[in-house]
Amino acid sequence: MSKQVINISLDRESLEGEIALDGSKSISNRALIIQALTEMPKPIHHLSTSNDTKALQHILNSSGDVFDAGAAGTTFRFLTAYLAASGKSCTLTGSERMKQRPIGELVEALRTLGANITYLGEPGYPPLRFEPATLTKNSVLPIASHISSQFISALLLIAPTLPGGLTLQLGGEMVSRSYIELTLQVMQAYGVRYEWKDNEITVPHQSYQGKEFTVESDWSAASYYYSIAALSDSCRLQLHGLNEKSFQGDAVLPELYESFGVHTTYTSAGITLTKTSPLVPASFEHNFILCPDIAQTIAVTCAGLGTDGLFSGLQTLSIKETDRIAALKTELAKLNVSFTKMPPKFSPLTGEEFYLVSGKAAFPETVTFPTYEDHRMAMAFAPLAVLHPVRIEEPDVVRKSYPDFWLDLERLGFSVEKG
Ligand SMILES: O=C(O)C1=C[C@@H](OP(=O)(O)O)[C@@H](O)[C@H](O)C1
Ligand SMILES: C=C(OP(=O)(O)O)C(=O)O
Repeated sequence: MSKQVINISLDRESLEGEIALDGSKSISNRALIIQALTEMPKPIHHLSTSNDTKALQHILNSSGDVFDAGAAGTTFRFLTAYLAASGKSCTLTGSERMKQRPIGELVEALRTLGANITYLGEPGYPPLRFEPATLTKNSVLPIASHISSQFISALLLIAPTLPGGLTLQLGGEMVSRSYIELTLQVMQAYGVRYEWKDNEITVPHQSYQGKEFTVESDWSAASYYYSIAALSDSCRLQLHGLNEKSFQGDAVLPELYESFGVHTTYTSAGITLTKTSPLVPASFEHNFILCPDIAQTIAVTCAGLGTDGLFSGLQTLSIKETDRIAALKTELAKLNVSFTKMPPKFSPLTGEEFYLVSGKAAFPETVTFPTYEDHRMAMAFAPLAVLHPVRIEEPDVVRKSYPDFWLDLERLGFSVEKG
């Protein structure tokens, strides 16, 4: 079957417009699990329309015994804990890529609590089979925190429902801590108490309170507009539904893009991004350990502008929807931009692994970016259309987190055509 491709271009100098962003997929998925664990569930407003959230909603509402989470990591990981605690007999599977994404630490932790889970394929990886069991064996649980924070979030979400509550002892160098904090904030919004001291998080046994809940817009989705703004000479973009006090780790974007000349103001409706004149910083440096999902966006911004980008904290990128390190390296090379792991002696901070984005995008007349079944590859490379027309393969991949992405680009004046 031939690949779907779209051509994206822009024929104006200055960009202006308004985007009503979808609800955060991370917050939506937390709220849905909590809603399913609540005795008197109440509505969730501004729920994400992403495939990942729809998959979770569908599985939570279905009565079958084989569930497919597709490519959705949070959906798969959160359901692993939820189903283990549900006492059901069922199978949870996912996409071919999901079968390569680790789940072993979470399964081991749930087994320690008493869960009956078996691997149907390779040990440590999906698919999983669940048999009825009660999770009453332990209430203190060591869990590795250096692979995915989603394991910890999954356990925290079911923690209040366990008879003895749960104390998690986090081991190893923690990744994506902001997402653990996000989980606890959403739990707190549903009336749950917790304590986080040093490396121990304790959640006593208690009930989630049925409450109406409104999901904040998705800061990760906002990143693509920051990149568009940074790549344009001047622009004014309004993004709805984002708050100054956000618990999403990607809400660090205003600070990061200030150095690219993109200024953020907060309004009652959300945020306004303005850029008034061209600016190319010589270099940009950031550790992405708290905000891994915006690393691709900013790598492409740096490439488009010719800013040297020094990126650390990327250790989780290779186990996401694709190996994002390899995909970035291959696709940036088409623009004559290198994305290189630096030798340790280069690292200004001891022991940190750095990648360097180096070079200014040189566009061949036609350039096509494959998307590696990764929504963020499609959305991170699309903003380059501010500089030069680009072709994106398999554009529907954006449905994973942001189904209206191409429509929203058209709303801003981009031409998005099948080609
Ligand atoms: O809990 C969440 O909602 C997420 C946690 C992060 O994953 P890791 O903890 O695996 O880095 C992030 O990359 C993912 O997109 C969403
Ligand atoms: C990594 C991501 O999602 P997940 O792990 O939930 O598949 C993402 O949305 O970038």
